Amino acid sequence: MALDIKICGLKTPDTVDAALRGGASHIGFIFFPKSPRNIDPEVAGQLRAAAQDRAKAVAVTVDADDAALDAIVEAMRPDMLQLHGHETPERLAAVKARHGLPVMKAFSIREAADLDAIAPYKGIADRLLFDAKPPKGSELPGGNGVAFDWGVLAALDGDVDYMLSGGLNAGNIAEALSRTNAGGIDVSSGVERLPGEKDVRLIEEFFQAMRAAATRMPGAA
Ligand SMILES: O=C(O)c1ccccc1NCC(=O)[C@H](O)[C@H](O)COP(=O)(O)O
Repeated sequence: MALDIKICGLKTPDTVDAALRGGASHIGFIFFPKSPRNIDPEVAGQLRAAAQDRAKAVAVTVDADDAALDAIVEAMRPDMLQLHGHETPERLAAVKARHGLPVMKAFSIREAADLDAIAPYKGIADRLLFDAKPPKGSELPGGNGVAFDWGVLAALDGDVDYMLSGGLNAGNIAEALSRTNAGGIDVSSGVERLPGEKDVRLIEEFFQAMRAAATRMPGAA
């Protein structure tokens, strides 16, 4: 199965283009005012429209209410919603029913016990995303550029499909892929020159590192 690659927190046409050229399967847009990656839904709509169908557009929200989600969906027309707060399984089901879109649920992971949180979402979440817990004092539930101990994922059942995120970059992606069974990976800070400022060269270097890592993976031609 081909690995999904999500470049998250995009804000500009040149960095969306770099993500698409590199081969991103997903492009993510952040709707969280405290984030340096926060974007206006109309602008995200223009960027996603320019990307056409070359990648799935993901709207990332944090405990958003119906009115906020309605406005984002209306303006941006995402292919998927990523819920990155404390949304319950019931809330996920309600969001899916209201918008008719697949939903990815993010989970903060530090230790194997944190994986217990995923069970109630089985059959409801269309995809799981495993991220690091925010460092002390951070106001962001994601996009903190910190990794967690990937070894804890060994406790997962083999059939759990997930996206791996948290502190990934060109320097550690090979190790991340070799130590996990991630079906997808998600990167944000690792392709930024400053918080919230994606860098075309860093995006290109990330994809180069991905390709190099993929050729070293078992089963690669
Ligand atoms: O990126 C943000 O600013 C953000 C803010 C609020 C909720 C979620 C956020 N990001 C979600 C993502 O999917 C990030 O790509 C993920 O957390 C990985 O980020 P990083 O560790 O910076 O690569």
